[in-house]
Amino acid sequence: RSRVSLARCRGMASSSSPSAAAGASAAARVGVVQMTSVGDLDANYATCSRLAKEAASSGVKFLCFPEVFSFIGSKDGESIKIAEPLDGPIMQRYCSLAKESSMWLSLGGFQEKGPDDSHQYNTHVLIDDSGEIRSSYRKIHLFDVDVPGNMVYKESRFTTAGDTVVAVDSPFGRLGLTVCYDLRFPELYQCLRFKHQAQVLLVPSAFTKVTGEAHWEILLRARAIETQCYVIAAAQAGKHNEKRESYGDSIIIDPWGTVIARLPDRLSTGFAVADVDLSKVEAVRTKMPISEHRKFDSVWKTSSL
Ligand SMILES: O=C(O)CNC(=O)[C@H](CS)NC(=O)CCC(=O)C(=O)O
Repeated sequence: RSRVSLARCRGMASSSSPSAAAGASAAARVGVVQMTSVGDLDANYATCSRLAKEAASSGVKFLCFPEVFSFIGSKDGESIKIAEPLDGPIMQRYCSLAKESSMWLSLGGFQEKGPDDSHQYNTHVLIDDSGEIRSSYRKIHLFDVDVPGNMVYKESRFTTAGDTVVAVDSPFGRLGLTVCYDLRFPELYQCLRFKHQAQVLLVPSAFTKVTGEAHWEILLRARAIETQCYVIAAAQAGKHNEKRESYGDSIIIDPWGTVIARLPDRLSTGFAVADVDLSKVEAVRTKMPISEHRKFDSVWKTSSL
């Protein structure tokens, strides 16, 4: 299902072999979830748990959930009340789920207890297959946006932004952790690729219907192409409550920019799978060595106003 055709690159003037780079592991099966979270921690956990078990039995080793997987409030400030530290009972349950299903989990957009009682962090948590939290990333770019169609979001009202870029090694390559609106800031992804050597970019999201229809796929494919990384983007989909609806289309993209798995917007709950093969990352990068062609730093410094 997910074999990218190297023949596509072969037409280009280059002599080096596209075969696997030294050390790259065999392909690993990954899954991307789509779901419609609601304002009920137990109901969302039940959905996540069911999907994790199904995915595990179809050979998935790494399952990626969307932003606000565990809870989505219907009223302002509701999520502040359920926010917890990463060692609290909500995350503990998901750690157990990872261990029971022997799978790594990417849990994007957890309401982590913030620096004071009126703020949370929007945190992407990575759990390994023994149930240990390996890494966490606090969303840097907050969604303070007036969406066409009269929806006004002000994420910064209850959320404190993170300030640290996070990449972490895993059996599925070096993962770059991001969340949702971060997707619109390519400099974060450039930093993940060229400074932190990411090979797989994770973008758990709850995009709005309007902005998702207009921008979602093209932004994700652009990030994959310009970083030569796999991109795994789990999406919330459908109506969460009377006021809020998300744009589905959970997607996995290979480092050539080809969509290798996806779930349509109309499908509210499920997962799609693909094989992440790190030798493909190396093959694309060898054929088109953009890391050697970058001139940004010097051009930026010398450019005049
Ligand atoms: O507030 C919550 O419940 C969780 N956070 C979110 O859903 C966030 C902030 S409101 N949503 C986005 O970043 C959408 C971005 C988007 O749609 C775009 O960039 O177009």
